[in-house]
Order: sequence, then C-alpha cells, then structure tokens
Amino acid sequence: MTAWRTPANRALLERMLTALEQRQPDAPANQLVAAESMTFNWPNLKACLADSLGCDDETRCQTMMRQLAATDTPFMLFSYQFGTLRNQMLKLALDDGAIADAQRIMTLFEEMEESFAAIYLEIFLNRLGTRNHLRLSHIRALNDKNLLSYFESHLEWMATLIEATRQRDPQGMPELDPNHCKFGKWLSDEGVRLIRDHSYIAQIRELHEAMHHIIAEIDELIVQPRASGPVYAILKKAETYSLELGNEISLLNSIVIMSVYSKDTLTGFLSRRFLDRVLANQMEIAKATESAFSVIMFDIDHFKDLNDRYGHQTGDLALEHLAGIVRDTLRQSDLIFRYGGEEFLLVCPSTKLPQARLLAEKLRLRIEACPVPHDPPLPLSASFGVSEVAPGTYEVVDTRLVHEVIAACDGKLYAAKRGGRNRVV
Ligand SMILES: Nc1nc2c(ncn2[C@@H]2O[C@H](COP(=O)(O)OP(=O)(O)OP(=O)(O)O)[C@@H](O)[C@H]2O)c(=O)[nH]1
Repeated sequence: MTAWRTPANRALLERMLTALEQRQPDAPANQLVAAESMTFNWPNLKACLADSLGCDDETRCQTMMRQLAATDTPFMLFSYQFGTLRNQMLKLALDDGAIADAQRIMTLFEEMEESFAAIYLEIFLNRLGTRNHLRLSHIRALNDKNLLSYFESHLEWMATLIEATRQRDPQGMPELDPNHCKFGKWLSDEGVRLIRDHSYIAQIRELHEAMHHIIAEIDELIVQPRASGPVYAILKKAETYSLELGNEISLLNSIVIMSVYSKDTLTGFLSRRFLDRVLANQMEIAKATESAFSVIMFDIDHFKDLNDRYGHQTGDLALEHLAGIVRDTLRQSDLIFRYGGEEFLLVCPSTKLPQARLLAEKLRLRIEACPVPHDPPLPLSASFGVSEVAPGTYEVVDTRLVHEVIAACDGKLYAAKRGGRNRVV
C-alpha cells in the first residue's frame, strides 16, 4: 500500500476534503477546459480523491489518470489543478495552526503526484511507442527513401529512447551527440552545398541538435525518484521535435528530387513519369509526419490561340517564360511537374489548403502581370485547381488513391476554366 493510503493519512486527507467541501463546494465533475485551441477533460479532483480514499482499492484515481492520458490531456493541466487542491488544504491546515498536518500534506501530495505521473507516463509511453511504430511503417513503405532514411533512423532513435525510458536504463539511451549522427554529417557537408539559404540550414541544425540533447536531459532524470512528470514532459517534447524534423527532412528530400531527377528539357521541370511515384511517397510522408500537403494543377488559358497566331516557337518561348515565373515564385522544396503540354502540377509538402490557395493566387497574379517578352508583348493568364491531401483521410497508399488525388485537383482546374479562366478554385 502506498503511504498516502495508510489509515492515518487517509483520515487526514478525508478530513481536509470534507472541510474544503464545506467551505467551498466543488464545481460539477468532468468539466471541459479549453487550452491552445483544444478542449480537454478537466477532472473533478476532490470528488475523485474522496471516492478513492473511501473505497478499499485505489483504482478510482488510476482510472481518472488513464482517462486523462487516453484523451491526451496535458499532465501539466492535471498538475496545476492538483497543486491548487494541495494549496487549499495547506491553507486550511495553517489557518488552524496545524503545522505537522501541513507538512504531512506536502509529503503526501508529492507522493500522490508521483504515483499518478507514473501511471500517466506508462500509458503515454505505450501510445507513443505505437504511434512511432506506425510512422516507421510509412517511411519503410517508401519507394525511394533518399533523405527520408535519415527520418527513419530518427524514428528508430525514438524507439530506443522510449524503450530505455520504459526500462529506466540510462545505458540503453540512443546517441546524444548530433555530430555522430549521419544526418548531422550530411547537413554540414552535402546539405550546405544543396541548400541556397544558409539560415535555413542553421534552423534545421538547431532543431536536430535540440532533439539529440533530449538525451542529456532525460538520462539523469530517469534514475531519480519522483521524476515521472518531468520525464513525460521531455518525451512529449521529443515527439514534437521528431515530427518537426521529419517535416524538414521531407522538404530537404524534395529539394534533392528537384535537383537530381531527370527533367523536361523545355521547362526544366520534373517529367510526368515520376509523378505517381513521387506523389505516393508524399502521401506516405504525410502519414509519417502527420502533416497535410497540397497539390496545385494549372494550365495556360487559350494557349492554342497563341500558338495559332504567333507560331509554335513563340508558344515554346511563352512556356519557358512561364517556367521562369513559376521557379522564381516557389520554394526550393516545391515539386514541379510538367503534366501535359501547357499543364503543370505542383506538389507542395507541408502546405495546407489556405497557404496553397495563396500561393496559387500569387502565381496567377505574377503570370498576369508579366507578359511574354515579344513584339508585341504577349499577355498570359492561367487557371488553377488546388486540393489538400490530409493524412487523416486515407490509410493505405496505392495507385488508385494517387490517381484520385490527381483527378480531384484536375476537377478543380476544370471548374476554374469553366468559371471564366484566370482564376483559382
Ligand atoms: N508551343 C507549344 N505548344 C504546345 C506544347 N504542348 C502543347 N501545346 C499546345 O497547347 C495547346 C493547348 O490547347 P488546348 O488544350 O485547346 O487549351 P487552350 O487553348 O489553352 O484552352 P484552355 O486551356 O481551355 O484555356 C495546343 O494547341 C497544343 O498544341 C508545347 O510544348 N509547345
């Protein structure tokens, strides 16, 4: 039996709870609380503790902790409410001049918080292990891993971290030093050559280092008593870093694809034959990093008229001119395909629909504002279809699904044409 459940301690806590209830009746059970635009369960701690003290097993509080962990309620919210309850009891004891009771309350609350945090941590570790395993399976399913193998190795790194924490084994921790990691070496070497923007490299390096340094924070903590709460907070941070790193690696990977895959000679964009493969990969990556991406299809308006009036060579010049505008407008990590004669498809990793619409609108305005240099200058316009691919909307990635994504975007482009052209749908 834990110390807070010995008869004497139970009696003290029960007495305090009754006194508190008389002075300040409790709010209704299981209220919801909104934090960071999410809604969490806000347990009625007093009622729960009173029930738990009153019965002979201690499952009531454990059940509450399991429910909180299962609904991803941050432990900090619980801890805050628990601390408030402790302070109320302390005040009560001190008001009555019961210093010894106050000291016992302090110790009991520390002990209770640790035993609740340990339950919370255990459930979180199980769930994190499952999520991490699922992410790994999506990355392992990639046709071409390229740089994503570095994300895979960091997911394996996370799996080792989870296991060492579960075992409370500092010897079993994964690599601490980011420079001993292959990705760290790649970043300082090829990464610097590949990426134009060096502040971007610095930003990724910082994220990568922060993720590895988690080990320095955690391996001392796990051997200490009463550290389950802080260990849980660190692991949550590690998971966030892992997903952010996955996203960054996926963007770097797109830059690699744009620089090494073979291109259409006129526009310098990726040729359509890679599209199914790249899109299927992007869908697996979206699952593994839990981030949506967008697809934009666009097509020059009345291009046939331009060809008919000024000739095919001028048409080609217009395509090259348009390609320059697209390249100057997009990120280095956006994947640009020449989908058909005067039709293009963009895959924008880590980009949600509103951002993708803004991007399409920016492109549309630039194309409209920059006529093809010719005598006379030839105005151009294009129509755009934009769709978001959200990882929660599919499970297994296959060719049929990839074609559905393209068809949905094509449908939007068709609607833009039908709606009068020179617009984004
Ligand atoms: N110069 C040139 N023309 C091309 C190329 N590929 C396709 N085209 C031409 O692009 C034109 C596309 O015509 P349509 O599909 O009728 O489309 P559109 O005239 O742009 O009309 P909307 O898309 O409905 O606005 C055809 O005349 C093709 O011959 C190319 O590489 N170079």
